[in-house]
Amino acid sequence: MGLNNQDEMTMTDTSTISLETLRDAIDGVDQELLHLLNRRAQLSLQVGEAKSTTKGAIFKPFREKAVLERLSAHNPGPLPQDHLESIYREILSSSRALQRPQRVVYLGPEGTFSYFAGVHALGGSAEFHDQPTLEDVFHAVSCGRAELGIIPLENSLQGTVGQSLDLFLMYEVFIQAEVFCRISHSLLSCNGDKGGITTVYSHPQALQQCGGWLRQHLPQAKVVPVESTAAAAARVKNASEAAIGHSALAGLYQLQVVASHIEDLPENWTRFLVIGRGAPPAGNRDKTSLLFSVPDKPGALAGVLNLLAREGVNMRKLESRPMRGERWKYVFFADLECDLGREEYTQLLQALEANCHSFRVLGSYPNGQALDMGREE
Ligand SMILES: O=C(O)C(=O)C[C@]1(C(=O)O)C=C[C@@H](O)C=C1
Repeated sequence: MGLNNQDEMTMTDTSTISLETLRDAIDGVDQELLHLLNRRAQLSLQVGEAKSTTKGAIFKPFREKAVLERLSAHNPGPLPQDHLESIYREILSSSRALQRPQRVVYLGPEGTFSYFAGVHALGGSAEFHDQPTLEDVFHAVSCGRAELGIIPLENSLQGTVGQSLDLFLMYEVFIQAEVFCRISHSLLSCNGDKGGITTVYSHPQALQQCGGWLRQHLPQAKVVPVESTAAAAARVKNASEAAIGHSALAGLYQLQVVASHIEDLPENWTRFLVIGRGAPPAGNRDKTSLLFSVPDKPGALAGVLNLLAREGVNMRKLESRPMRGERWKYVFFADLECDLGREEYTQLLQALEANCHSFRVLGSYPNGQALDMGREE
């Protein structure tokens, strides 16, 4: 029995249809998908040509968010929402790479949580290049050696990554997008066997986050802090050694997972930022991040906060950092719930600039997706 367009979606009694017929139907759908994917790729190339005349950025996170939201709203199922998102993550990744290869830098080596956050956020068609330090990531983006960079900004258990804020003060880069990743740790070894493990390597934070599990399951093991979870995996050479990190390190370093989800507190989220060289143009973005300092006088900070309050702008984060090279002076990092580049905020922007000692908009961008890096893929 053959399947035509009308009945292919309404097959209720699949028991009467042979496997061969169903596979023929899938082949037909795949053929259509192939045609449509190529049509989409062709259109994307045309968009890329239009962008090349204006030398505009290829990555348009706000447009991508709109594409995903529209599709999610119209998804009749049975395709689950997270599958749709994974498929489109790769379609959009391919689309960007077709327009122009996207060189993305992150704090390496390959297999750090920054690396996996980058792959989750930008898909597998981007070219990922590891950097030895976070400063190298900022430097590569600011001088144009890389189109985009991935940096960790804050962790729900450990707080802000102070170095990332400091580097925003030193380098002219802008936030393009954010992504929230749930961090989950696995214990990895050469043979997947817990017995015989006497040494466990990992980044100090990961070791701390898995302290309870280690005390309970490997109380005798020596715990050795190293520079990153990926460096820990690279060190494991025999059955007496193990590393703690992302479960996918197993594939990258030819290891096996001994135990997964070994963190003591499951609600462990890191907010990563995608940074680029240009400031995203004003639009309808959800958030704006700022760096500012205020004059040394009573009420200076209150004055800034009042300006925002008067305009009904909600502040989602406010953090102070010591100003490098200036003793007991501070700079503030703030997240606002608005697109400060919009015309309606012109006066507010001017008033903020006038009330601050220094003032810099780090970028306006869409609210980030929450990605569960602990989910088995
Ligand atoms: O709309 C654009 O600007 C595109 O380049 C197209 C497209 C897409 O494939 O849908 C690709 C990359 C951008 O990040 C956003 C969307």
